[in-house]
Amino acid sequence: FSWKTSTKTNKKLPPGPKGFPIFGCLHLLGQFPHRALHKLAERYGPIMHLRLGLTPTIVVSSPQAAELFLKTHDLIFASRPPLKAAKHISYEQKGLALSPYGSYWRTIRKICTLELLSSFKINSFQAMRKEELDLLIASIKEAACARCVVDLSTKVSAMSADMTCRMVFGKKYSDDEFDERGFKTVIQEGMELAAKPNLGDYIPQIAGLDLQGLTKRMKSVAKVFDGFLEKIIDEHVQSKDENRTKDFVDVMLSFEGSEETEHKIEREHIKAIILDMLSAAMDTSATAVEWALSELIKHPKVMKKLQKELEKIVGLCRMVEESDLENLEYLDMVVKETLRLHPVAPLLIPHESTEDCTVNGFYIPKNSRVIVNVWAIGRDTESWSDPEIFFPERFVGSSIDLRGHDFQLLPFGSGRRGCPGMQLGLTIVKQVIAQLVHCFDWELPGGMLPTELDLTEEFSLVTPKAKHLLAIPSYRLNI
Ligand code: HEM
Repeated sequence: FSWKTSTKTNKKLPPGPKGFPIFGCLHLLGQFPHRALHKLAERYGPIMHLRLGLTPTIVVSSPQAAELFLKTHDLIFASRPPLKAAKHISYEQKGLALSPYGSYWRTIRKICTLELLSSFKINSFQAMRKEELDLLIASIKEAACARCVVDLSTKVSAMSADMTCRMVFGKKYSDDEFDERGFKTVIQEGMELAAKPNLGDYIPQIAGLDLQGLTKRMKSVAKVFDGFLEKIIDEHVQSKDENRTKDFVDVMLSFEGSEETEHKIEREHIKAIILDMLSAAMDTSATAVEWALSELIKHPKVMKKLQKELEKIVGLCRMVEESDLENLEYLDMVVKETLRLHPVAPLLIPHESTEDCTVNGFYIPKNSRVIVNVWAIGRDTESWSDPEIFFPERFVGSSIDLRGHDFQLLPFGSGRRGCPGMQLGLTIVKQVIAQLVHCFDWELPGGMLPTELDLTEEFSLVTPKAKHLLAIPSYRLNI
């Protein structure tokens, strides 16, 4: 194994805990790997080496180190490991997010960036986003009239699922059209299976035994997805309506069998990419909104200040429009601060090195897994004062933004593998937060004080609040 070779030839690996034979440091990850790795990095440093099973793993935990891996040596670290989830759920790594670096990935990344996630395409769905958000606001308005408690986590997540389905498939699907378990449940099960540490990924020699039963479950979920995607693609192929806005399935189908791309795009590739778009868009935006609202409810002064900004820019006689977003500076700060403290993907998606290299004097063997702990980076004491405090004003007069150029704030990653859906994600997140805060005042149920709101998280591919956010709305507009 490469870690053995490196000790033999005296190449200096980054420091890190030693771990047990075979299992390495898997036992150290615990329930919250981003927190456990943050603690370890405080001891071993911002570039740390540990073995997870038999896999050499590098953990990156400071802005300077992140810049080395995601900018200076980006090309070497732009691949993805061959995870079992990518094999079983993502059609043998044919999706964008989990495919290894190479010409296939470059081909589909270009298609996705230019054809699915361009500003033009995003704008073409603006009216649809408004319809879905209006439906959410109307249902919360009813709850406000009745002074009912609203499960904001569930409502925002359902709205995000509907928006995503309409953008990707062209229509919403009711739960029972998908599987008896329901649409969201099956998608979530897929995400959960992809996020669960799979022993077979770390100790490939025992993968066939499927000791945790994950492969069996992944195959079963993949079968449900496949049946559903086949049905949708067939519906699109048969559809005669030429005038509707082209959804993601239509766009991808226009590439099927085409000789124009470097790689021929077949049905399997289309299904993998569509599934990726669905899972990448659905829970990310909803989780970011859930965290922002939780922090706003926990910090009533910040909430008031944001409402004041909205009153000034939008006024109380109309709802927020997407075109208002560029004028809402404090909202921008609230979103940055939320994603600093609660990055939706705290460890990004794992990267993998494609050749041996030296970073900062440390030897990094080929095929190392690279984990960038953006959760820890958002708490880096050299970059952020009082990092645990939610304080959007820290961004006043600061040029730090979220787009991956400022390595102390990387909720969308950076470099070749950075999130291609950032513009869409930020538009949805900002618009939904703005509308919910502009239209309603929020109060916690059962006389709970804002300081008592529990912000414990649940670790998965995206990391939401462990307990749903429940709150009582009261309507505040004059329309
Ligand atoms: C608030 C919303 C979002 C957040 C916080 C977010 C965050 C991220 C992060 C952290 C990564 C991994 C970067 C890395 O591994 O270095 C990623 C990758 C990705 N995101 Fe997003 N994302 C969001 C919304 C979206 C949306 C709306 C889409 C598309 C519809 C999308 C599509 C993707 C894809 C396809 C990748 C994989 C890119 C690749 O491997 O080449 N994301 N995102």
